[in-house]
Amino acid sequence: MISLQNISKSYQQHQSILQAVHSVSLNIDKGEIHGVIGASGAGKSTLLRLMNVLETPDQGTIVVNNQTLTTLPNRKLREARRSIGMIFQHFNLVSNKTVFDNVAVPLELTGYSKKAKVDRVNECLKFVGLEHKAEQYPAQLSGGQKQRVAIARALANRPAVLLCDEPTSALDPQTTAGILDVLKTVNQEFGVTIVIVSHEMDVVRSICDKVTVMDGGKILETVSIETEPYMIPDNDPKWFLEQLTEKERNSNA
Ligand SMILES: Nc1ncnc2c1ncn2[C@@H]1O[C@H](COP(=O)(O)OP(=O)(O)OP(=O)(O)O)[C@@H](O)[C@H]1O
Repeated sequence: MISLQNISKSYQQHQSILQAVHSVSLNIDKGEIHGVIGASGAGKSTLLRLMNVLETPDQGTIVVNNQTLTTLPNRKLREARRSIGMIFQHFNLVSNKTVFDNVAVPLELTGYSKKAKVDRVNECLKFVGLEHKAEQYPAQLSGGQKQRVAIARALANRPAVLLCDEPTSALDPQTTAGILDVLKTVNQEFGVTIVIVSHEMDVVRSICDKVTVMDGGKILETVSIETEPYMIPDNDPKWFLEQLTEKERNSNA
């Protein structure tokens, strides 16, 4: 479903070049919930933003949902991105639009009739349990409700993939659990492939099938959570990195 082949991304920082992602290859299967963890600055968010080419790679090939995004012309890339939803730590809702209008944003410039648009927005709001908030504004909602609206907006175009950048980092544990339930349902009910960048081990443990560990712009390892649940015993991503010997790091990098 998602295939990254030999992807690199660097940024100009002051006088030097910073290699944020370095020769990364990664395959994520259809229907998987895939976590990405690692220390701050490891390149997790950059990797996620490369998956929908919000960041253009310096080199390499990105294939999502059978489309090679790295070779598509701009118009085709915009179309392809409709099948890739994204949610963020700080929700990124439009503050002067109502909840209904926020969810309707991705449906603009698509072939939806007015009635089909209204139906689809209501359906998505119902799915996240917020149809009664349709006429409110983001400032009137709790953090968890804002993230539910962001999920509804991301689902509006029936995406095949949902990219989540620290989706619960701004939320308390109880609200986090509710959001993870919604994401699990999105995965199970609609078969959406989900990639979650998180520094919270509980998130990875409770929802992910596999987890990729990043360090210094490289992938250290990708492990299956099902088969090795004991590998992440506490709430500290550094723990995982410390378990790998220097030799293992080099051979995996
Ligand atoms: N737009 C940018 N311009 C310049 N440097 C950037 C840009 N985006 C990311 N970087 C740099 O690339 C490196 C990787 O950043 P990235 O945000 O991907 O890491 P991260 O693992 O997601 O970290 P965090 O957990 O702190 O969000 C960092 O050193 C960061 O400063």
